Amino acid sequence: MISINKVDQLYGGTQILWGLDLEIVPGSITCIMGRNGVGKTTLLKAIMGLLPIQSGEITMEGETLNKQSAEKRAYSGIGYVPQGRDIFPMLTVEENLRIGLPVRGKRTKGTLNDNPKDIPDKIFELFPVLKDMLHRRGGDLSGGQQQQLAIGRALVLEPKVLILDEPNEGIQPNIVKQIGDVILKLNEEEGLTVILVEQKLGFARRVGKEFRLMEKGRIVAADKMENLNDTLIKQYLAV
Ligand SMILES: Nc1ncnc2c1ncn2[C@@H]1O[C@H](COP(=O)(O)OP(=O)(O)OP(=O)(O)O)[C@@H](O)[C@H]1O
Repeated sequence: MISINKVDQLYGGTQILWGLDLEIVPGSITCIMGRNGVGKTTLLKAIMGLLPIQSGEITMEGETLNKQSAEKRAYSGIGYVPQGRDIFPMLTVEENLRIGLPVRGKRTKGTLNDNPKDIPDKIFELFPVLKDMLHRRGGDLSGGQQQQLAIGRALVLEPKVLILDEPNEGIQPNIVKQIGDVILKLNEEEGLTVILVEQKLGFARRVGKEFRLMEKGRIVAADKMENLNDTLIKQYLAV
């Protein structure tokens, strides 16, 4: 599905990712974990094309993404929910959701049952609060509601892969639970592949099927989530 081969990335003169290799299993939920500053967000941005890489290759379904813009990667079926949500605060919930529709129309070429010009009903079934708040400005929503909006906006594209960067940061527990339920539902019912940067161990264990641990810009451990043991936690996650 997504393969990352020997990727190096630098900010100015400082190297952040070091020959990073990562294989994302199709239909899995992979948690990328590691202490602050190990390069998790940088890795996601490199996959999305929001940061240039120095060397190496990123492929999706065998096709190289290296030269593709972030927009083109969205067309290829990668949905991205950045850290800090990044919704448009002055636009309404509906306008925020509509932003993805032109991409959706082009991507799906009329293969969907519903009109590609409409926001899919599925978004409101997953996040009913977005229907209730449709005409409110994004900036007036609570942090948790904004996160649901950011996920809804990424799902409008009907992505094959959904990438989420710490979706639960600063969010109240009942919404964290709902977000986890949505991720599991999309994965189990539609086979959506999910890549998740997650610091909260409990959430990672509940939702993740695979883990990849990072340290100093490299993947240092990779296994099924049930094998994330205390030794690994102590070595790579405990602060
Ligand atoms: N725009 C930037 N310019 C220069 N250095 C940066 C920039 N963004 C991040 N860095 C540095 O790159 C390193 C990796 O940052 P990154 O945000 O990828 O880590 P992270 O594992 O996601 O951390 P966190 O859990 O704190 O979000 C850090 O040392 C950070 O200071």
